[in-house]
Amino acid sequence: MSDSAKISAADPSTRPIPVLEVFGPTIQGEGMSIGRKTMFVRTAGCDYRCSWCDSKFTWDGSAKDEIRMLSAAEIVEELFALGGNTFDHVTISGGNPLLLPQMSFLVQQLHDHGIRTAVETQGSRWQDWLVRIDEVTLSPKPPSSGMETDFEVLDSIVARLLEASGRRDICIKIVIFDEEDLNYARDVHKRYPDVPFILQTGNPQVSHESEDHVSSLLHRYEWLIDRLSELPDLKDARALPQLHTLVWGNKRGV
Ligand SMILES: C[S@@+](CC[C@H](N)C(=O)[O-])C[C@H]1O[C@@H](n2cnc3c(N)ncnc32)[C@H](O)[C@@H]1O
Ligand SMILES: Nc1nc2[nH]cc(C(=O)O)c2c(=O)[nH]1
Ligand code: SF4
Ligand SMILES: [Mg+2]
Repeated sequence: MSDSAKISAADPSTRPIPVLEVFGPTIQGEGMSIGRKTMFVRTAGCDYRCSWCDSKFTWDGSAKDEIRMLSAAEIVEELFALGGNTFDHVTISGGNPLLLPQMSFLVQQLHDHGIRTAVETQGSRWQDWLVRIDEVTLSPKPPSSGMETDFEVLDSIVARLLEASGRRDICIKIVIFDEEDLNYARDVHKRYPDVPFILQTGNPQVSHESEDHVSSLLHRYEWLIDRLSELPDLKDARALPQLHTLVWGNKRGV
C-alpha cells in the first residue's frame, strides 16, 4: 500500500477525489442560478453515457491523463488560488459527483469557509451529503439521450430532499431536443409538481462547432419558448438556454 493510501485509510477526510477541472470565477450558465458568479469543480466518472453529453471527456477515457486525485483540502486550496477573495459560491459537476461519498468532506470544508454550494446531477444516485448542498439541480435524461430513467430511484431522491430538514433550493432541469423529450419532461413535471421546473435548450454540436452555432442555438431556444407558451400543463415552468455556450461555445473551463 502506498503512503497516501495508508493515510486515506486512516483518515477518511483525506480520501482523494478524482478531479478533471477546477475553474472560475465564471457564471453559472444554466438553471435556477443562471448568471450567478461561481467557481466549478468537475469530477471524473459517470454512470450514464448520454449521446449528446457535452462533457464526454469525464467518462470516455479521452482525458484520463488529466484526472488528478485530490483531497478536499487540496481542492479548496486550488479554488482560493484561482479565485482569491472574489467568490462565495462553488458548483460541483461532473461526470456524476454523486458517485463519490468522499465529496462530503469537500462540502463540509466549503461551508466552513462560508461558501455556498451547488451540485449538478442526473438523479441516478444518492449520497447523504446531498442534503447539505444549498442548490441541488436534478437533471433526469430524456429519450434523445439514449438513457432510461429509474423512476424508483428518482422518486426516493426527490422525497428525501423534500423531507430533509434545513433550507435548500432544488430544481429539475431537463434538456430538450425534440417533441419526444418534451413529452418526457411533461410527465416528469406531473410526477413532481412541487419542484421548480426548467426546460433547457439542447446543444447538438458538442464536438465540432459550425460558424452559425449561436444563431442555431438561439433558434432552438425560440422553438422551446414557442412550445412552452402553448402547453397548459407547463404554466409554471421556465425555458432557458445554456448562457456559457452562447458566450464561449464548447470551450472547456468556462
Ligand atoms: C455535463 S452534466 C454533468 C452533471 C450530471 N451528470 C448531469 O447530467 O446532470 C451538466 C449539465 O449539462 C447538461 N448537458 C449535457 N450535455 C448537454 C447538451 N449537449 N446540451 C444541453 N445541455 C447539456 C446536462 O443535462 C446537465 O444538466
Ligand atoms: N459556465 C458554466 N455553467 C455551467 N452550468 C453547468 C455546467 C456543467 O457542465 O455542469 C456548466 C459549465 O460547464 N460552465
Ligand atoms: S449524465 Fe451528465 S455527465 Fe453523464 S453522460 Fe449524461 S450529461 Fe454527461
Ligand atoms: Mg457543461
